[in-house]
Amino acid sequence: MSVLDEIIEGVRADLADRQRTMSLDDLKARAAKAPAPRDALATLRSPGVGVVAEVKRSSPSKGALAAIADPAALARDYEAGGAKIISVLTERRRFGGSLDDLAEVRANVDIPILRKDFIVTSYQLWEARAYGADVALLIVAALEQDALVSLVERAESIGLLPLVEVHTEEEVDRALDAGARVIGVNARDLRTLRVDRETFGRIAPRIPAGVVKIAESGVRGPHDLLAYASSGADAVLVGESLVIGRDPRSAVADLVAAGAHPALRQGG
Ligand SMILES: O=P(O)(O)OC[C@@H](O)[C@@H](O)c1c[nH]c2ccccc12
Repeated sequence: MSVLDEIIEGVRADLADRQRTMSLDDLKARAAKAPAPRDALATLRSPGVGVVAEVKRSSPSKGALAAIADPAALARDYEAGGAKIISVLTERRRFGGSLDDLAEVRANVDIPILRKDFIVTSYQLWEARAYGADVALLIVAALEQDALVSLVERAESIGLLPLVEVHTEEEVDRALDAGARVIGVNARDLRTLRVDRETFGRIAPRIPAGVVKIAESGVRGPHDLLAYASSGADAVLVGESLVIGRDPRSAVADLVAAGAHPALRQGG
């Protein structure tokens, strides 16, 4: 069993518990009362190589990363540093996250929020919207193609922008086939947890212009952002290096400054 399979098994067990506590109808009622979605696609297309900054307590590869007593305060620091989007890991067992983190972050910043989790059913998309997410991660490696296609459609229909995550060229084709407008290339192989920063440069050429490209994982600082940007990244998704550092606001600001260099892409 791969790490990814193990994670998903745990995700399904937690999901079953939540489904016993809140019916789909109740969840939909909560989603109907949630504030309207923020336009994450326009944000991603705005000038400069964007920074998606992640609230991440733990990871399967490293265990505990940071205590993060106040996720909303961290998110405000990210926003003040110039992040375009905040990613909130909501998976509990391996990443230490929760939907409460998502709601708290959403209530305390003005930029779009990504629900980062292992989404396998539409119930989780309704949760994402009910707790204030504007973007939802869909991991191609975690889904059969039929499920991917229907989750992309469902996300769009309830006002969530799907961020479709890939790790191989074949997965890029599947993401495009499912209608993805935003594709994240994860440098980390979720089956082995190994990071290979060459992954983005290798497979990004397969993603057509017009589709937003996000380079995920392994960004240690401005140098890595510039390398991803020179291979065509429109944004980078950064977790660990921000949460383990002393000053997340200036760490984000340094990345944003690198991403604003006039030699790089300027929106569109
Ligand atoms: O902490 P890093 O190396 O900066 O990576 C952030 C993000 O890319 C990573 O958390 C991630 C990317 N795709 C995922 C899917 C599920 C859980 C986590 C992830």
